[in-house]
Amino acid sequence: MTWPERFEAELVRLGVPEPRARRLTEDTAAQAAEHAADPAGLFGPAHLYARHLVTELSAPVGPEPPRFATAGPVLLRLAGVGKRFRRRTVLRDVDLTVRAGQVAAIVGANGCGKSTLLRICAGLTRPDAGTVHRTRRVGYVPQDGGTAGWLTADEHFTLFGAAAGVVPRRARSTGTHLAARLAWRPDAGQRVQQLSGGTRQKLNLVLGELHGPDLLLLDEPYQGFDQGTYLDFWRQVHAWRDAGRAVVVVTHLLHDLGNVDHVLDLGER
Ligand SMILES: Nc1ncnc2c1ncn2[C@@H]1O[C@H](COP(=O)(O)OP(=O)(O)OP(=O)(O)O)[C@@H](O)[C@H]1O
Repeated sequence: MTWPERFEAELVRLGVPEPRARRLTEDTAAQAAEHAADPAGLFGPAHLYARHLVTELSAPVGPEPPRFATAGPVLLRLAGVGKRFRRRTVLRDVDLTVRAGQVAAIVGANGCGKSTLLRICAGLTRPDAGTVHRTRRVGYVPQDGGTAGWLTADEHFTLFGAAAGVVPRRARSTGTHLAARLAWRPDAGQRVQQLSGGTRQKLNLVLGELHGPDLLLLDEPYQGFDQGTYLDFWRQVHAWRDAGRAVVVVTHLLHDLGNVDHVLDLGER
């Protein structure tokens, strides 16, 4: 059996539907060809890489991936959170609990403190009151991104992967697969400053997920997305949820709210 045949057979054995397993195998072969490497050298043993992909990409393990019937463990809990900037109180007595397998939206008027609250969730801003408990593996996607214009997407995968202890080849292959889920195929020679705003936003999303976090914190993550990518984005959020992850999305789009389990409305400014 060749490496691609073993890889595809293992994906199918793990429950990935055959057409999807075939597409993943073709994608993987194309990546190996792009790197002028044989797949075994680039990805390691076929069965292990197939298992890694199924886990990392939350690939469906059956035709109907199960929704978490009952809520899983708490991955984020805020109690009585408050925040002031100088004399101005931005957040007062905010409670939020998000469990594995749930999606929460944070909504409210411009300037009411949505991004501040998400930064508190991520541990980047310290609250003045209340408590925050979060799982250790957190992926945070800021509104304005955290990318460097002079680096390529692949270099970002390597850099962010290294920060999370992922070896470069694995980081690049995971990044490429996650990008494909948003219908994006990164161009090896293209710097981030040459990408469109929507594509840069796809990169931000991929970087937030690269290390396989349990909790994803997304600050208006779809800016610049066209309609198709916007739908791909929500499909991806639901795949994370169905794989038992928790997602918190800051949004101002009311029609997003049909896609979520909880809405935290911070109200007027
Ligand atoms: N580091 C900071 N220092 C001082 N004020 C700040 C700081 N960060 C945010 N603010 C203020 O806190 C308020 C809330 O800001 P935040 O960005 O959290 O609001 P938001 O609800 O996300 O807004 P938008 O919908 O416009 O994105 C704003 O008035 C903002 O100017």
